[in-house]
Amino acid sequence: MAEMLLEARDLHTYYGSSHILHGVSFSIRKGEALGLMGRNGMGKTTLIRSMLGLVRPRHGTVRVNGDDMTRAKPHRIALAGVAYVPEGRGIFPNLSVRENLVMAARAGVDGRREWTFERVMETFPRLGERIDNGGGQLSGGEQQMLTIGRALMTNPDLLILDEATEGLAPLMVKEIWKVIRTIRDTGIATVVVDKNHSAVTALTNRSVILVKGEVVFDGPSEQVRQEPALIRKHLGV
Ligand SMILES: Nc1ncnc2c1ncn2[C@@H]1O[C@H](COP(=O)(O)OP(=O)(O)OP(=O)(O)O)[C@@H](O)[C@H]1O
Repeated sequence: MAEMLLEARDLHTYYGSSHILHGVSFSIRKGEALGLMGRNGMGKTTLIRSMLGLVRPRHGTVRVNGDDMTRAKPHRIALAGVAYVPEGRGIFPNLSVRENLVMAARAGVDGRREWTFERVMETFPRLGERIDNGGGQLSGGEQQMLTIGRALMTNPDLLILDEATEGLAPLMVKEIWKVIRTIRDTGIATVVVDKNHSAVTALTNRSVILVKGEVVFDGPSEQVRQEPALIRKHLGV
């Protein structure tokens, strides 16, 4: 049996009376790299938030490593090995880069400690140069690196990145993609949400496309690359 890390079935999520997710099922296996795509407002962030306990789906189930987490609090899901890099980042601006990283450190679910402070420093030499600066003094790109570094310090099995390159300078965007590739290659399963479809499909094995809160495609990223009509129809502006 393939090892399912995260599995959501038939999620229906509302904000007030707005019905946002209309029966979304989503799964990711150990070590898989998955692109989650869709135009603005199609429900990508809502799907992620529904799976991480940040918003409660009205219907449906969420399992992490086979355990029912449908009503679990976000910290329980994090402790089960799921790290989240939200849109807009999440660092402590008043703490130094070092403090931001060290306070996030913990062993993975099976006791793994592959991602140490030293390894994060090797992966993000730029953060090393700013180690004693306050988080709030960093550029947008450096803050994004720090957010990803913090997520790695928890030694996750799954890393979810929501618009990690949004609003960053081109050089920084390139660096972030490089880092995501490195992370993928270490075997951490990754879910990547990004508007750059060719970068997403080049990096991932599987793609899921959402349109108006429904999954309209779930298949090989290779297929999305080879069928521009798919992109035009579901992702074109
Ligand atoms: N807190 C909220 N309250 C009410 N409506 C919301 C809230 N957050 C999102 N929405 C609405 O839910 C729908 C889905 O939003 P969501 O952020 O999940 O989309 P998305 O696919 O992630 O898009 P984007 O790329 O713009 O972030 C949108 O119509 C949005 O306006």
